[in-house]
Amino acid sequence: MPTPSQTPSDQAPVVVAADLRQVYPISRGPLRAPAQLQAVSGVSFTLQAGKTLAVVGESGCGKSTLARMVTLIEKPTAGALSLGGVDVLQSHDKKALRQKVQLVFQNPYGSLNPRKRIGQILEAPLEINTELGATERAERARAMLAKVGLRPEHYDRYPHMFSGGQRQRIAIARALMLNPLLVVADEPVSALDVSIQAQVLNLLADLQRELGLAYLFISHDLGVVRHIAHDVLVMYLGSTVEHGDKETIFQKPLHPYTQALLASTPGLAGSGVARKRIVLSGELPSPLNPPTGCVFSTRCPHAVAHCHVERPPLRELMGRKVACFEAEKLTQP
Ligand SMILES: Nc1ncnc2c1ncn2[C@@H]1O[C@H](COP(=O)(O)OP(=O)(O)OP(=O)(O)O)[C@@H](O)[C@H]1O
Repeated sequence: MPTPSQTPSDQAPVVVAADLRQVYPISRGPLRAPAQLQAVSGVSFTLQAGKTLAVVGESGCGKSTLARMVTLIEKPTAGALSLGGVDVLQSHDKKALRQKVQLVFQNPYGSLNPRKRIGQILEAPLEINTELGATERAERARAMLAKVGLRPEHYDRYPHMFSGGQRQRIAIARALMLNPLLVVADEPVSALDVSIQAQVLNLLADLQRELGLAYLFISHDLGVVRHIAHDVLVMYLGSTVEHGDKETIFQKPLHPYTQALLASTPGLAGSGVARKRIVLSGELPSPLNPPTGCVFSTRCPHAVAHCHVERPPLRELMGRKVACFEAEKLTQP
C-alpha cells in the first residue's frame, strides 16, 4: 500500500507484462500435427498500484486468456511477467505469488459455494493460507463485510439469500481477504442490472483508493470502462492494437478498430469521440488462421495494400501506442 509520502507512480509497478503469448495446440486427428491457436500474440503492459488497466475487445480476442496468465492459472507460452517485483516464471514460491493476485468473476451466482455461510466463504482463504485462529479469522471476515457495504448479520447467511449485487460484493470481499496487490476482474458487472452496476463500480473505486489496489479490468463494455479505467488496452485477435491513457484514447481514438468500438457504444457521445458510425463488416477471423499483415486488415475500412502484407508495429503516436500504418492519415479531418 502506498505510504502518505509515496504516490503510486513512485513505486515499482505491481505488474510488468512483456510480450506475453499463449498458443494452444488444437488436435486435428491422429494423423496430423496439432494446429497452433494464437490466443494472445505478444501483449505488454505495466500497471501501478492504485490504477486500473481495462482490457477491451470483442469476444474471442484473448482477454480472458490474458487474465488467466496474469493470475497464474496458465503459464504463458512465451514472454515475461512480474508481480510485485517478483519474476513469476522464475519464482519457486508460486503459493505466495498467487496470494498477491486475486480474481473476481463475471458470475456472482456461480462463484460462491451455495452450501457455505458467508463467514465460512470469507474465512476459507485465511484458513488455507495463514496461521490465524478462528476468532481472528471471524473478526477479519466481519471487518471485510463492513468494508464492502454489507451488514454484520450477513455473516451467518447463505449466498442464495442475497441479490446479484450483494453477491458480487461478497465475491469482492473474498478476493480481498489475503490483502492482494492486484485484482483481476473479468467482466465483474456484466451480469448485473445497470442500476446495480454503478454501485459495484463505485465500491471497486472506493476500495482501490483505500487499499491502493491495482485492477486489471476485463470488459467488452466501453461504457463501464469509461467509469473505472485509468488506462485502456484494446485487443483484436490476440494483439494489442491501441494502448494508453483512457482520456487520450476516448477523446481521439487512432486505431480504426478502437474508433469502431467507441462509435458503436451508446452514451459516449459527450466524450469527444467522433460519432460517425463505423460498421465493421465480416466476422472476427479465426486465431487458427490469422490474416497476414495487420490483424485487423480484413475488416478495416481504411486498409491499403501494404496493410495486407506487413504487420504494423505498436508505436508511439499522439500520447499513446497504436498499431496502424495509416493512423496519421486517419487523424486528419
Ligand atoms: N483452453 C483453450 N484451448 C483452446 N483454445 C482456447 C482456449 N482458451 C481460449 N481459447 C481460444 O482462444 C481465443 C481467445 O479466447 P478468450 O476466451 O481469451 O477470448 P475473450 O476475449 O476473453 O472472449 P470472451 O469475452 O468470449 O471470453 C479464442 O479463439 C478461444 O476459442
